[in-house]
Amino acid sequence: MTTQRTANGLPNGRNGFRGEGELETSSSKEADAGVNGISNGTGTLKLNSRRKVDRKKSSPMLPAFMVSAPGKVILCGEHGVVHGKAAIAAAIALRSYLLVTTLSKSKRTVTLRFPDIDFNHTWNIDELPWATFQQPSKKKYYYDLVTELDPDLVSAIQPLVADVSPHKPADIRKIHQNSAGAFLYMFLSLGSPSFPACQYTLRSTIPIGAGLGSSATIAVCLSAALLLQLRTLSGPHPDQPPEEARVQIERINRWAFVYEMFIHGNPSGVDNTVSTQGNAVIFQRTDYGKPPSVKPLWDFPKLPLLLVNTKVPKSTSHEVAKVGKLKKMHPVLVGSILDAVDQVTQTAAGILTEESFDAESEECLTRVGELMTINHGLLVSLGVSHPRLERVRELVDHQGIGWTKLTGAGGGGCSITLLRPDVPREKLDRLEEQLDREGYQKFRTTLGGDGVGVLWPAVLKNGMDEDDRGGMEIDLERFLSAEGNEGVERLVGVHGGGGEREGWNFWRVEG
Ligand SMILES: Nc1ncnc2c1ncn2[C@@H]1O[C@H](COP(=O)(O)OP(=O)(O)O)[C@@H](O)[C@H]1O
Ligand SMILES: C[C@@](O)(CCOP(=O)(O)O)CC(=O)O
Repeated sequence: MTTQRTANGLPNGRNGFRGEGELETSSSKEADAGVNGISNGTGTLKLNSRRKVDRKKSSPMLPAFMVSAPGKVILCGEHGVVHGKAAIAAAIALRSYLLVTTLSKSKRTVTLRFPDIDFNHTWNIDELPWATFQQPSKKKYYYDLVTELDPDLVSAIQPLVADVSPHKPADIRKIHQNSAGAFLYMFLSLGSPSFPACQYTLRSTIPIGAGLGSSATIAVCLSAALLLQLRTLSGPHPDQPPEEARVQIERINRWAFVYEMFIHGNPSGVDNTVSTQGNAVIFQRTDYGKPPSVKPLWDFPKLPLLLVNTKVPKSTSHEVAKVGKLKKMHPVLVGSILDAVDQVTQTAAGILTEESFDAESEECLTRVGELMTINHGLLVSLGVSHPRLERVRELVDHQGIGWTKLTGAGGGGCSITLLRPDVPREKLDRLEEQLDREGYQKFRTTLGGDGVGVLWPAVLKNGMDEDDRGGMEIDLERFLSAEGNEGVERLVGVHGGGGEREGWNFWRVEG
C-alpha cells in the first residue's frame, strides 16, 4: 500500500533550546541501576514549566506529549545487512510524529490511532493478557535486549489481533493487524495492568512502504513514548552528557527493534538504529543474540542526492524472504554476491570518511557513484529490482546525470541518485519533468539530522496569538486536522517549516 505525499525538502536543524516544558527524569546513575537490574525504572520526573507536575501529592496524569523520528535511506548494503554484512544508512528530513494523550483516571482503555493507514482501534487495558506476559519466565524489563519474539506471547495476543478491522479488505486488514500485534507485544512487555489509559496518534510525512524506513519510525516513536511514560528515560535535554544520551538511545532502539521484528519477521535493525540515533551510521549485526555494531558517521558529507519514489508498493518481508530463498538454493553464489555487497559498503565507508572527501568534487563523487552502480547491479542479481526502478536508471544514469541505485528492500519503493556536479540546469529540469510525466515522485532531501526527539509537553510556539499565552497546545483535534504533510510540518514539525523550532529536544550522542 502506497500513499502519495509531497516533498518537503526541509533543511536539517539543530535545536539547541531548552524546551518550554523540559523533561528530566532519573539521573544517569539511577538509569544505570536499571541497566544492572536493580531498579524497575521508576525514575523521578521533573517538569520545568508552568504546567508543573507534583508527583508527591498523587500520581497525576502526564501532560500530552509528542515524539518524532526520522526516515532513512540506505546508501549501500541493504539485504547484505540481513545476512551479517555492513550497511551505510542516513537519516532524512521526512519524519513521523506521535501524539501521546493520557486519558482521565476513570478510563481504562488504550487506543492506537493511525489515520495515514485508516487504522483506529481501542482495547480495554484490563482485558489484555497481562498474566501471560508477566510470568517470571516470560517477563521482560525495559533494559532487556530482546532478539526474538516469544511464540507463546505472540499466541497470547492473537485473539486480540484477529479482532482488528474485521470489515476491511484482507490486504489492509493484514497491515492493521500487524500494527496492532507489534504495538500490543511492546505494550504488554513493557507495561503493567496499572498502566494509565491513553491514546497514541500517529501522523507521518514519510511515504509508506517505499524503502524509507516508515515502519521503523513508528517503532521508534512508540518505543520512546512507552519508555517515557514508564519514566525510564533520562532527558532529552541540551546539556545532557553524550554518554548518558547514548544509554537512552540504546534503550529506545532495543524496543523499536521488537516492533520491527513483529512487522518484518527478520529485520537487520538498521532502520530503527538510524532512525533513533539520527545522522548516519555504518551498521552491522553479525550475531542476532548481541547488539549490532553501530559506527556513527558524524561528518557525513552533504551529498547531492535525488530521491525518487516509484510509487510501486513493496513488502520488505517479501523481498527479504526472496533473497533468503535464493541464498538457500544457491548458497555459494549468493554468498559471494553478499560478500561483494559488503566490499562495496566497506569501500564506500572508507571513501566517505576520508578527511579530504569533497562532496562537490567530480572525482570524489565519481568514486562513490561507481560504488552505487555496482551495488545496484548486485541487488539486481539478487532479484530485488523492478522495471520502474530500472526506468529511473535509464532516464538518469544513461543520460549522464548521475549514479542511481534502489534503496531499501527494492521490488518497488525508492531509488537514490547521486547527481554529477556539472549537470546543466536545463538537463535536470527536463529530467524532473519526465519523472513527473511518468508518475514518479521526487525529493531533494538532506541526509543526516536529528534522530528521535521529544516535545514535552505538547506545546509549541508558532508565531501566533497563542504564543503570548505561552504557546499553542497541540491537542488531538488540531493534530488530526493538520492538512497533508505541509500541515503536519507547519503544526508540529521539528523544523517548523524551515528553521529550528523551540520545544523539541533530542538525545545528542555526538561526543
Ligand atoms: N504513517 C503510517 N501510519 C501507520 N503505519 C505506518 C505508517 N507508515 C508505515 N507504517 C507501517 O509500516 C509498514 C511499512 O513498512 P515497510 O514495508 O518497512 O516500509 P518502509 O520501507 O517504508 O519501511 C506499513 O505496512 C505499516 O504497518
Ligand atoms: C532490505 C533491508 O536491508 C532494508 C529494508 O528497508 P525498508 O524496509 O525498505 O525501508 C532489510 C533490513 O535491513 O531489515
